[in-house]
Amino acid sequence: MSVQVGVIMGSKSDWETMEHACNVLEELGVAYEKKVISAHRTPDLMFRYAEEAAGRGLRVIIAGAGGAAHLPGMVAAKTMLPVIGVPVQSKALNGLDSLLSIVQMPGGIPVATVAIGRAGATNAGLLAAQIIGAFDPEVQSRAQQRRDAIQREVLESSESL
Ligand SMILES: Nc1c(C(=O)O)ncn1[C@@H]1O[C@H](COP(=O)(O)O)[C@@H](O)[C@H]1O
Repeated sequence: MSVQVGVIMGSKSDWETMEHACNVLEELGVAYEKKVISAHRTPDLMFRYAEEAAGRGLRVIIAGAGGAAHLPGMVAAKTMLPVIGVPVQSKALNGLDSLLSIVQMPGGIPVATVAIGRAGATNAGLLAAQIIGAFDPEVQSRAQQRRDAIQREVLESSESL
């Protein structure tokens, strides 16, 4: 199966957040790759990655970064693929800096921003799978089953009160 989703992060230290996006993609059978790429520290690599992503067959990019989190926006500026931004929880400002850096894109260059931290990374994986699933009934059906399971859990938790 060819790689459909690129999961990139500004530093290896983001992995404990970004692994949650990868876990969901794995669970839903969506082929992905994972890489450390930084707009600040490896700008040429970041440009090359963004420019070549569509040509390599990727359909969606998930980009996570913390602090001055410019990676998602800069990648979005260099590709027509949908980019999902994950604000990693920073130590100094609890991820508010990451969130605002990612969410406040200028008009014309969208980044689909999810919540700060692990829950956001999980949702980024789900959103990427749902985008793929819009064109792939098998992925869509697996995403639907996952959602059905969540609904069952809520109903059971209510009954067990
Ligand atoms: N925000 C960015 C970018 C970028 O946006 O290009 N590159 C690295 N970083 C972030 O710096 C934080 C600290 O990184 P280190 O732990 O390596 O010092 C990480 O959360 C990373 O995403």
